[in-house]
Amino acid sequence: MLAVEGVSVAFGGVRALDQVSFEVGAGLVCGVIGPNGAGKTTLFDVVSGLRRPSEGRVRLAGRDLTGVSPVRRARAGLRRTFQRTQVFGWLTVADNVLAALDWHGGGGGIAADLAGWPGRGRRERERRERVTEVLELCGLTPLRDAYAAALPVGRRRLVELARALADRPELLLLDEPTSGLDGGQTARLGEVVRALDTTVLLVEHDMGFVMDVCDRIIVLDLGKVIAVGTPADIRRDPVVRAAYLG
Ligand SMILES: Nc1ncnc2c1ncn2[C@@H]1O[C@H](COP(=O)(O)OP(=O)(O)OP(=O)(O)O)[C@@H](O)[C@H]1O
Repeated sequence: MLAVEGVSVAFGGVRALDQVSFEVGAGLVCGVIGPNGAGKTTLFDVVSGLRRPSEGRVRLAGRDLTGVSPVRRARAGLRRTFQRTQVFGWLTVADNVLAALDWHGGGGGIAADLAGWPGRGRRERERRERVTEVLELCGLTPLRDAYAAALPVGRRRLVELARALADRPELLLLDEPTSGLDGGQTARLGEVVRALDTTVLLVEHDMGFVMDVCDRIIVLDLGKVIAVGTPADIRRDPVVRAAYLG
């Protein structure tokens, strides 16, 4: 599904990423961890297209995305959430998700509206059904008519997740999804992420969350991959312990 192949990024003399390679299989949740300055954010920026690597390639479902802009990556099925939640506070939860879907447009523009173009009603119904489905998936059904601005940060994070999932992305990138959340909110988010069948790559400092939610973990240190494995593998890896404990 996602393949990162020999990716390097240098900032002056600092090699933020040094020949980083790994793959994430379809439907798996993969966490990227590592000490401060390990290169996690840089890796995320390379995968989402905000930064072009000096060497190496990024492929999604076999397609080479290395030189492709973030917008065109989004069209190829890649979605990213940010540390600061990005939801429309003045819209309801349901309308937030609907707005994420509306990007496809109803087709035909104003002329089609006037002519009542066949198929338009059906597509509108399908969109609303998808909203209901995604809200259910994210545990937001009881809040569908609430204004997003009125929600606590944990719920807003779920609304953002719902927006990112609306179009059935191929790959979802979650940047520090638990930042600002309390224990209960983190646990709820973990349940939702675990239940997804979407391929997920996440960067996260909360080790408990990573161990709980991820199928695979990649450990970076000083721009290099020092370990890849299941949470159990990573927990007992002596190299990882050494990197974290100094
Ligand atoms: N724009 C930049 N210009 C110069 N150096 C940078 C830049 N961005 C990152 N770096 C350096 O690259 C290295 C990797 O940084 P990066 O932010 O990717 O690490 P990180 O693992 O995300 O760290 P943290 O956990 O602190 O967010 C660090 O040494 C950092 O100082």
